[in-house]
Amino acid sequence: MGELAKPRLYTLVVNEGSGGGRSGRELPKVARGLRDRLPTAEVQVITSCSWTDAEKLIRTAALSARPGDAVLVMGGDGMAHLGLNACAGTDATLGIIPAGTGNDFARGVGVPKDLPRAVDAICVGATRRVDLSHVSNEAYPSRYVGAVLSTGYDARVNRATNDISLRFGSLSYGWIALRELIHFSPLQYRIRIDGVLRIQEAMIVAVCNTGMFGGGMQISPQADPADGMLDVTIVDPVSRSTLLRLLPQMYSGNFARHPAVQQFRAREVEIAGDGLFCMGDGEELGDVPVTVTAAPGALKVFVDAAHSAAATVKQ
Ligand SMILES: Nc1ncnc2c1ncn2[C@@H]1O[C@H](COP(=O)(O)OP(=O)(O)OP(=O)(O)O)[C@@H](O)[C@H]1O
Repeated sequence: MGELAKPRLYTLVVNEGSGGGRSGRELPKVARGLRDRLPTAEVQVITSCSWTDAEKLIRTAALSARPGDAVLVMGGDGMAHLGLNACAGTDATLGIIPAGTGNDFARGVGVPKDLPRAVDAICVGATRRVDLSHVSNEAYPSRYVGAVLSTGYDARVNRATNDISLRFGSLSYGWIALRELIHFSPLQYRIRIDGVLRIQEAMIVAVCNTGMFGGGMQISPQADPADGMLDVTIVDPVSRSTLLRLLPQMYSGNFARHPAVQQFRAREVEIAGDGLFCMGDGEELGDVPVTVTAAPGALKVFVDAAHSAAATVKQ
């Protein structure tokens, strides 16, 4: 007698602390939804106890995935970052249950914001291939970023927000942005965009695959995660008060119209400069020099079927 075909395996790795504990609170409903809607599949739910643990669990699931299996992460951009790094170049399709505070990558590729709808998208099986940014520096010789790699004022605010939220939890991004601005002056950059060298001072240099960071701030309103290209946003030196006025305009995308904001599309970007460091998908990724290369179609991800004509429904 032939071996019975194994059921599809959906491995869900959860950071229960994401989104200020929302992830843990919503987990029972999400797990029940997946099991009810995928009766012929095996749904495994694993709770991670740390970043390192989550990375190991997600990577193991992705490496052992057979075609048709899925690796699901429940949390914010940090968990999505681990998921996309584990799934890129494997047989696993990534599913994101966006239960974090930011969820910028999920939003940028077309994962529904609403948790029951995100579960629904996974169960329906609508998938899409999206690009990633391949990042290489001394700390991370080979890493993918799904949303935005930032290196300037934005990176400093991001790092400070991560540090402080660990201790106090509720201090707002706006307060930290103001505090960082008081001491901030333009940074000296050497940027090579598809081979063309620019030596300049800048407030912000961000390399984007999807267009948002910081929980919905549109650093690159035009970015398309399926165009095979990177989008680079440079904010030239401006006064502190101008930068302060520009920041809220990122929520509408209007900031990109300011004359100090330059945007480029490229396949490869190299960034160097004294004292600069990288934040990717909200996580600290070491110092520059860094090379960022477009990785077209590197990831298969579950999305809202209605979101994109590029989505294909298979089940
Ligand atoms: N069990 C855990 N699994 C994974 N990460 C954890 C865990 N406990 C704490 N962390 C920390 O949580 C952060 C990742 O959280 P995640 O991105 O999932 O949610 P968030 O921070 O609420 O949302 P966002 O990143 O979208 O703002 C990491 O910085 C990591 O160090």
